[in-house]
Amino acid sequence: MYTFEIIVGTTLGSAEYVADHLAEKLIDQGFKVNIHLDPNLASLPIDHNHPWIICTATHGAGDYPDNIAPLALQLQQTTPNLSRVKYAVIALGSKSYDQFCNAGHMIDRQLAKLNANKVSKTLEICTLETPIPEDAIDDWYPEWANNWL
Ligand SMILES: Cc1cc2nc3c(=O)[nH]c(=O)nc-3n(C[C@H](O)[C@H](O)[C@H](O)COP(=O)(O)O)c2cc1C
Repeated sequence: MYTFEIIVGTTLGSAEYVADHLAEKLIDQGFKVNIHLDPNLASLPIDHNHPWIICTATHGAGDYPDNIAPLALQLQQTTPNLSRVKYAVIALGSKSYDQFCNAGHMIDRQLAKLNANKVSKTLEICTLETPIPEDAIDDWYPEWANNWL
């Protein structure tokens, strides 16, 4: 049975609400969940049974939120072998910006480069189109869970 490691990148809180909403659904299905609001490589298991779900907003001009930037830097500097890690990406952003959901796409590329295994297509949530981003999780979760869990 999986224990999910949900890694949150947020400045204003929306990505945390999305992570909490997803965690409730996973827990309802009997999984364990750890939510990382201050994500750090040392506290993230590198293990088949601990899939990582990166749930991150984009800030600045296509940048990482401050709380997840240190993890991205650690990954870049220490280049761990993540071949035992399964992961999914949930990217929040707004299509009013040029670099839509760029932080989610950057971490996705970084994890793939470190041999982590992506289990599903990135879910992009545009907060202009979906003002309550948790609603996007309600739409996405059943098929995602059905295909993968
Ligand atoms: C100052 C600022 C810069 C932003 N820059 C981007 C961006 O470059 N690309 C993007 O897709 N969204 C951008 N956004 C939109 C946020 O990613 C979006 O509102 C997200 O839901 C915020 O999530 P959070 O509440 O978890 O921080 C920006 C928002 C703000 C306030």
